[in-house]
Amino acid sequence: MEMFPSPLESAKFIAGNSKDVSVDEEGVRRVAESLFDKASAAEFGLAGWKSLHELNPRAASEEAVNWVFLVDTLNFSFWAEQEEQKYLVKYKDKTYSGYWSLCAAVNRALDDGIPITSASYFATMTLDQVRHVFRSDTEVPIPLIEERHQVLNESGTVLLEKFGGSFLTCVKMSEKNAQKLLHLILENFPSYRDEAVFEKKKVSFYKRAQILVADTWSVLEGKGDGSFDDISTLTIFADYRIPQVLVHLKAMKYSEELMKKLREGTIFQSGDKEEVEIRGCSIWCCALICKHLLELYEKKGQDMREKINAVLLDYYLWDYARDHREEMKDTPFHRVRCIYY
Ligand SMILES: Nc1nc2c(c(CN[C@H]3C=C[C@H](O)[C@@H]3O)cn2[C@@H]2O[C@H](COP(=O)(O)O)[C@@H](O)[C@H]2O)c(=O)[nH]1
Repeated sequence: MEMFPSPLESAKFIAGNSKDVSVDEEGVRRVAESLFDKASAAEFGLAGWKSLHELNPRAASEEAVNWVFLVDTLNFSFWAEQEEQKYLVKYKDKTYSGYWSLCAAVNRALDDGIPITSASYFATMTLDQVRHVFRSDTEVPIPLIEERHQVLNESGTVLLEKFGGSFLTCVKMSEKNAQKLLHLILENFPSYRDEAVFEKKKVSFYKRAQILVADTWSVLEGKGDGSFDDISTLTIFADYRIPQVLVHLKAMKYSEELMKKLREGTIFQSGDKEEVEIRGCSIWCCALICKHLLELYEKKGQDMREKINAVLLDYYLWDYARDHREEMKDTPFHRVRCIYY
């Protein structure tokens, strides 16, 4: 078995053998066409990571890179059992939910003088300190607090022992190659090994490892240590929002049986066949959307390979899902409690 299977090859294999989830070629084409004009707009580009999101760091410094590492180490499982009772964090007179509540809690801690992005701090944080930093402004605590404590201590210890306490050291070791950085992350940080077995084959998604590479590229604005020449080899990040938006946009379809389970709020386990099919088909579906988009531009004589890749498509679709919550409420997302996404 391959040490670290490729998420793209895994996705192709899963999509080719999936029973309850299918990629809709016509739907893929329609989504690509609908994105055609947007893809050349400014907010589709790398700059949107900072210009569209006030909680993301403004700087491209070592401190900003370590902010990204901390956040992506904890970038999982924000969904609430009941939509009306969820973890929320107030920061600078705004209330944040989901992924943004994590960022708000981190920025709140930094403002309070807690060095939460320093490996020397989070390597030895106690559970009570983690509870304090990520305290909720509702009755509902952040999900998986014990697991967050464990991955913080583990990742901080590795960062101290192998990379001098700074993720920028790891980035420099990748020599501006995204795949090399991805493999450094997988080799050294166990909590990022987001894998499964499907039809007796080891498959991977590496959602947090790939988004860590992507967010590092973004916070460094694609320059200097972050000028990855192979950023387009990353796939989208198979979380629980991208599948939801792909089904909503009719680029992906669920069987009646699976849709029924999702509507009932079934909680799946990491590695369940349905979960693997949903995540694998999402990655494959977005690879096809990217391919169609590039072909549409090519027909117009435009080479958009610098402007269109799975990372930027992912960011766009994820932000779309965030901005169209109401319209998407009848399309269920799959529920798994895990540290991978
Ligand atoms: N595929 C994908 N999944 C992403 C992100 C992000 C945050 N990235 C943003 C930050 C800067 C960039 O500009 C991005 O806009 C979080 N997640 C995942 O979503 C879920 C949370 O969702 P909700 O409950 O609605 O907040 C959870 O699994 C979390 O891990 C992304 O970008 N892509």
